[in-house]
Amino acid sequence: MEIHQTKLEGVYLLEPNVYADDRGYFVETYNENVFKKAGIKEAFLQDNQSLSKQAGTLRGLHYQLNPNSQQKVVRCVTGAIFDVAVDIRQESPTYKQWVGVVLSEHNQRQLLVPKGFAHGFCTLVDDTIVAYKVDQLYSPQNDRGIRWNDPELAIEWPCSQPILSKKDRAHPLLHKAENNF
Ligand SMILES: Cc1cn([C@H]2C[C@H](O)[C@@H](COP(=O)(O)OP(=O)(O)O[C@H]3O[C@@H](C)C(=O)[C@@H](O)[C@H]3O)O2)c(=O)[nH]c1=O
Repeated sequence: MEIHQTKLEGVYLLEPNVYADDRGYFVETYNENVFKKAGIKEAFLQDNQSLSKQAGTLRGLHYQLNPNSQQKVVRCVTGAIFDVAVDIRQESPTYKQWVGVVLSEHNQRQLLVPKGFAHGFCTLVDDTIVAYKVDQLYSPQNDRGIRWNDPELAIEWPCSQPILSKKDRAHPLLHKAENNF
């Protein structure tokens, strides 16, 4: 697995070795030693998976407050997503900047989203399954969101009228969001 720094410090693009043969493929999706060598030392406590039936489904932008702030490693099992990490730490030199990458069943790439970043994705094909590891447990009382199309962030989503949950339609803009993480 190769681990590349993106333009935002702490956000990594992971490129696993994919061993393809006549049967299909084999890939290590997580290896503790490789992560530790890259400086990612936190233990992952929870694995999540979601299915989005329609292309153009957008989930985000999500984060959790302390003490449940989460680092996430996101990958696409089936289908494809445009995956986004946004720096929402007010004291950061890259505050409000975002990184967007395509993660797909074909490229097997993963995105590491550190604490202090909001995360979201838009599905690019029908029946997309996303799986991700998190290093803190889900905490409904600390679960927060930011509006996906906040003009201050100007994220270039590949979908203009996405399918959203009721919750995701109601998130505040960044300047009104809580930022204890
Ligand atoms: C995130 C989460 C949700 N749930 C429950 C709460 C709710 O009833 C149901 C659906 O939750 P949501 O609508 O928040 O699911 P979803 O919109 O898929 O939320 C996810 O979006 C992506 C972008 C992330 O980054 C994730 O961390 C997570 O926030 O699942 C858990 O039980 N555990 C969890 O860890």
